[in-house]
Amino acid sequence: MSSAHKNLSVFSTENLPDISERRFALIVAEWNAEVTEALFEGAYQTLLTYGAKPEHIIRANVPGSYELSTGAVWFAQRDDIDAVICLGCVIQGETKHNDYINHAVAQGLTNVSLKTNKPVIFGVLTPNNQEQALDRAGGKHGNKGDEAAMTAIKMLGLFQQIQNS
Ligand SMILES: Nc1c(NC[C@H](O)[C@H](O)[C@H](O)CO)[nH]c(=O)[nH]c1=O
Ligand SMILES: CC(=O)[C@@H](O)COP(=O)(O)O
Repeated sequence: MSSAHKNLSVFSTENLPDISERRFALIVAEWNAEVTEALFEGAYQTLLTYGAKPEHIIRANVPGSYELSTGAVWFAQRDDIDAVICLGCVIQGETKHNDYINHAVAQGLTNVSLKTNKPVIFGVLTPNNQEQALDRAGGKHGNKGDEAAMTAIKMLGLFQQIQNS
């Protein structure tokens, strides 16, 4: 289902875990900063809205989305980080460069999550143009940052549920 038919900022909030003592790393790609800053604001505010403490949220920048995987593993292997949320925007250019970045980041973040046994969230927009990006960074289709933060919260809840079962 495309974002045009499922708003990125609309999700169920039932049975969420207590995240008041959970610690989050928010890694933000500097490319397309107008978009990634909006993603960060969405993710940050969503974490606060659902119970995270500001002092438990660390933000770090990386040059581009390709570097998100490296930044993610540096944080995810820390004992004082429970989840990593990676935010970027890779806009289609004239060449296939965006395809290589997108596939590398998607696979890289999956690998980091499996290696560290922690939620590592793919909050990366892969639009065809700037308009599609802005539509998903607080525009008509919601905010991918909201979705990424809520995904991290729900994955922490699932992990806790499994550990306690
Ligand atoms: N074109 C975009 C990039 N390109 C930069 C790469 O992510 C990377 O930093 C570079 O190839 C050096 O390793 N990054 C984005 O996040 N968004 C783009 O649209
Ligand atoms: C995703 C990119 O790196 C892209 O913006 C680069 O543009 P181009 O493919 O025109 O070189």
